Amino acid sequence: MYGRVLGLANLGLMVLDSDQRIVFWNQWLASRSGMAASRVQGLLFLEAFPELSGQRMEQAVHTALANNLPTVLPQNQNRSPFPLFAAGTWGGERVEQAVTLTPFNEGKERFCLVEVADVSNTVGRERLLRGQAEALRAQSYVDGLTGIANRRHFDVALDRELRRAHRQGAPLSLLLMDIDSFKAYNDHFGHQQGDACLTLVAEAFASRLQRPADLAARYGGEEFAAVLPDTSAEQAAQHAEVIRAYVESLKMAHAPKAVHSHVTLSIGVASFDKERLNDAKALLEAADRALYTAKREGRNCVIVARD
Ligand SMILES: Nc1nc2c(ncn2[C@@H]2O[C@H](COP(=O)(O)OP(=O)(O)OP(=O)(O)O)[C@@H](O)[C@H]2O)c(=O)[nH]1
Repeated sequence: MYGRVLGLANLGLMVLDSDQRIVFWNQWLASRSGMAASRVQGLLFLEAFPELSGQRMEQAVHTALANNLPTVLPQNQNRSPFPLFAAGTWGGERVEQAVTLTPFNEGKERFCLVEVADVSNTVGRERLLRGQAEALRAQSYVDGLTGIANRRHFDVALDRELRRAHRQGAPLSLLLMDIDSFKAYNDHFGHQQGDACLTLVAEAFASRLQRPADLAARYGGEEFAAVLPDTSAEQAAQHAEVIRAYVESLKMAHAPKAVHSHVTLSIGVASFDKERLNDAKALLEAADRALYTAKREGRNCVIVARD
């Protein structure tokens, strides 16, 4: 009866004796390896599986038998250690395997039970889910850390508003802002608190933009950006000043090595003009140059790009 049950088990079962000879091999293993029990019984483990010589599996078998230590082999190191294939095929891809080794004593002799489970379905599902999650993230318009719009969303909004500005001749401005001395912040408080600081600044700056068409985005790293439709350079400079002053007023402690004792922003402003700053690249470059000037002039200030 036990023999029948072991033959019906939906799991590979192999028993090795203390010399590492195969003394039991169930039907599940036979049908997935193409090797009947009569062919492998009596063989040394490494005679049956020479490719496992020097591998983690060989070491685990040795440890189980010599030290009586059970082992669960981590899936990430060797997903398919045994040449096992979908039942009856004996070709194509090996099945993904989870392997457990359990030593046991029978009389004076030590044995090791090797259990092999086919986890191909679980691994396949995991891969599918991971792929779907990655695809969703790539399609997403939200920055994972701060919760405001991401760069992709910003690019789409800027492109849409630029086309509108061309069509209607409406003003359009762009803000690029960067947290001052943020490297010093990370170095002093650690990356995790750096992330928390980025989130606070993002919330603070997004909360100052009130029109539904305004878009606050994380442009990358510690840089933020905003698209302000129907907004002239003068109005944009005022908005930028409100944002700058608001972040300063939060009085978030900065690192001792930072230029200012509290967390501050430098902001570059650029505005659409039909002749010169009439595409995304030119506008972004102008805002970036203005931001660079703001950094050079001592940080915690707003600079508007001029001709
Ligand atoms: N915590 C955290 N830090 C980031 C992230 N992205 C970028 N940074 C850090 O932001 C810092 C930016 O440093 P720099 O570009 O050298 O400039 P800075 O120290 O801010 O100096 P200035 O811009 O000249 O005032 C780097 O240390 C980056 O590692 C992020 O997502 N989280």
